[in-house]
Amino acid sequence: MKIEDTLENQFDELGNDHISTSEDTPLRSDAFDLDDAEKIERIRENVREIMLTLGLDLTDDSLKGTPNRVAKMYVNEIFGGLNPARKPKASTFDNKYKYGEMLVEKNITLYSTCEHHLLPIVGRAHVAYISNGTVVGLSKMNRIVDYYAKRPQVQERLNIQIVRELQKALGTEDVACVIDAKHLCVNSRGIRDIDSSTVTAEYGGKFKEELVRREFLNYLNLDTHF
Ligand SMILES: Nc1nc2c(ncn2[C@@H]2O[C@H](COP(=O)(O)OP(=O)(O)OP(=O)(O)O)[C@@H](O)[C@H]2O)c(=O)[nH]1
Ligand SMILES: [Zn+2]
Repeated sequence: MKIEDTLENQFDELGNDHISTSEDTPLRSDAFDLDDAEKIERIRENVREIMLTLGLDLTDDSLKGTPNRVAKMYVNEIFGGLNPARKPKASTFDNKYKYGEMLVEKNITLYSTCEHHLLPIVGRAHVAYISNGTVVGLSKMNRIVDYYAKRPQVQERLNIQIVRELQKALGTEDVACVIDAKHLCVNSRGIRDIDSSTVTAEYGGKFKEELVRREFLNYLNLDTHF
């Protein structure tokens, strides 16, 4: 049985065909059989097919490069985070200065792609941790957000993947992440609610305690503009 069939059956049983229950991005076991150049070539042909089906004239000067442009953008940019080879190295250091309070990296710019419509998700991630002896370079938090954002995503899973990765790098459960993001699939089509945004949160370890969580949330101004 093909792996897609197995996944589909699971979803059917749950009566939910578009929310995966796993915190891992649903990838097939042959996901990396093709290298990036082969993927670009194949996607280019598929995008070309979509455009032709829509009746577009691909000899037009402005359109003729689009299939290749989209294919390169998918593989190297907006879905680049599917490839574990692109995962950022989270350089960690000993906490020599014994800083024992919360560290918050807030207003991290987030661009992702909704996996249901392949439309952009645009927002901010706010990440916090309390060191238990290891500290991570500040920019690595932004890089980890960016890496997991560069996948087809649902916001809930993205939020969890960011926290799990930082917990691993820092060797502590005490990590939290809040994301506030606009989904263009809600804002620009469908219900077309331009003002709504989606807030998700994942609190690990000490962040499950009310006072710690409140301190973190007090540092944030969720009315950030994006
Ligand atoms: N939980 C969750 N849902 C999302 C996310 N991004 C998009 N969605 C929702 O996924 C759902 C897909 O539902 P469908 O009914 O299959 O799609 P649709 O017919 O295009 O639905 P409408 O958007 O209501 O027009 C929509 O309700 C989206 O708003 C996300 O990150 N998390
Ligand atoms: Zn969507």
